[in-house]
Amino acid sequence: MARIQTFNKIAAEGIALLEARGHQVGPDVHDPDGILVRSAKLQDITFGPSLRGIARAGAGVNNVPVSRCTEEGVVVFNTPGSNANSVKELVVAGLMLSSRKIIEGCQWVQTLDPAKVDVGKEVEAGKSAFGGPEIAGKRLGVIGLGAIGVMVANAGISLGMEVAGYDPYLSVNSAWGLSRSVLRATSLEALLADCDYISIHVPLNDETRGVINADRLNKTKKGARFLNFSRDALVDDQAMVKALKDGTISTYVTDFPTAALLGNPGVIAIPHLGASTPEAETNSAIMAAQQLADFLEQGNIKHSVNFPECIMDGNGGDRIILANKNVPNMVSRITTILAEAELNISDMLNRHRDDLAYNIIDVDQTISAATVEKLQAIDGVVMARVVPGGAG
Ligand SMILES: NC(=O)c1ccc[n+]([C@@H]2O[C@H](COP(=O)([O-])OP(=O)(O)OC[C@H]3O[C@@H](n4cnc5c(N)ncnc54)[C@H](O)[C@@H]3O)[C@@H](O)[C@H]2O)c1
Ligand SMILES: O=C(O)CC[C@@H](O)C(=O)O
Repeated sequence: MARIQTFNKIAAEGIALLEARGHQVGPDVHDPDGILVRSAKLQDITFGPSLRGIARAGAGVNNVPVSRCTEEGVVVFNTPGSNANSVKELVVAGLMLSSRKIIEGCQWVQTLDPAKVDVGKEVEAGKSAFGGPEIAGKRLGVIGLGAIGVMVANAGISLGMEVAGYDPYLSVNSAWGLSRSVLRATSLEALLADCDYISIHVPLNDETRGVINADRLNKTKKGARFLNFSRDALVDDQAMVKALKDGTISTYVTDFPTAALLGNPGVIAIPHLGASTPEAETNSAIMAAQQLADFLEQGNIKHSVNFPECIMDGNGGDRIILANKNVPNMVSRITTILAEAELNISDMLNRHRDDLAYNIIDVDQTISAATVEKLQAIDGVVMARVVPGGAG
C-alpha cells in the first residue's frame, strides 16, 4: 500500500483506481510516496524522503520543480494528449470569439431594458456594431504541433482555413497525425508575418518563456488575432498590451489572464478552462493514477518528463529499481554488489535519458536492507529502492 497525497481536486475515477489497488489517497495524506496534482504550484514545497513519484494530471509540468525532482530521484509523470480534445474545442471557440464580437454583443443585449425599448427592434438596429469576419479562407498559424497543436491545425483545415504550422521538434507521431494540407512555416517569424489567426501550443520552459515578445509582435501581420491556450509567460504581456493598442493585434484570447491584461480592450480572458471538461478531467486523472500506481507497485515508468521510459514484466520475485548518473562502470558496480550479496539476477533493463540512467533489476532471492544501503552508497546513484514482490 502506498500513500498518495492529492493537490487540487482530482476526478473521482482516478482516485477510485488508486483505492481499488489498495492505496491510501487524499489531500491530508502525510509522508507521501506519491503526489497527484493538477495546476497547484509545487515549487515551494519541500518533499519528504519517502516521495518517489509525482503525477501531473495534465500536460504542462511548469508547476512542478522538475530539476529538483531529478536530483532527488523523484520521477515526474504527465499525461500527454489526455486533455487535447478539450483544449482544441475551446481554441475553436476562441477563433470564433476573436472574429465575431459575440461577447460584446451578448453583453450589450443584456443592457437593453424591455420596459423602455422593443428588444427585437433594438437588436436589429444595433447589431451592426458587432459584426466580424468569417474564419474560412483565412490563414491560421499554429505554433507547436504536439497533441493539441495537431488537433487545432486539423480543425482549422476542417473549418476551411489555410493552416501553417511551426515546430522545430516535430515528432514522428505528430507528423503522422497532421493533415497533409497543413503548410510548413520555415520560421516563427514567417508564420507570424503571414497569418490572420495565430494559436500557440508549446510547453513553457527556458526556451519558450517570453517567446512572443515586442520584437516578434512588431513583425506580426497587422490586425492578427492571437490565441494563447498554453501558458501566460509565453507572451510578454506589456508588449501584447502595446500591440493591442497600436492595432498590430486586434484580439488576444488567453486562457491565462494576468493583472496586466485585465481591462484592456481586445483582450478575451478565459479562466483557464482549456481542460475543464468531465472527459478531459477523467482521462487525465485515470492516466496519471495508472502511471503513478504502475511505478509505485512495479517500478515501471511510462510518460515521465525526467526519467527514461522503462517497462519490464516481472518473474514474481523481488525487484530493485535504481537511478544513477549516466557515466561508465555504473552497471558493473551495481551488479558486483548484487553478486556479493549472492543475489541472482533473473532479468534486467537499463535505459538512459540525457544524464540519467534507470535500471529495473529482478532477482530470485529477497533483497536485504543492507544491500540496498550499499547500492545507495555508490557514488553516482541517485535513488535505489526495493519494490517487494514488484516483479510479480
Ligand atoms: N489551457 C489548458 O487548460 C491546457 C491544457 C493542456 C495543455 N496546456 C498547455 O499546452 C501545452 C501543449 O500541450 P500539448 O499536449 O500539445 O503538449 P505536447 O508536448 O504534445 O506538444 C508540445 C509541442 O510543442 C513543440 N515545441 C516545443 N518547443 C517549441 C518551440 N520552441 N517552438 C515550436 N514548437 C515547440 C514540441 O515539439 C511539441 O510538438 C502544454 O505544455 C501546456 O502548457 C494547456
Ligand atoms: O488541470 C487543469 O485544469 C489544466 C491542465 C492544463 O493546464 C495542462 O497543462 O494540462
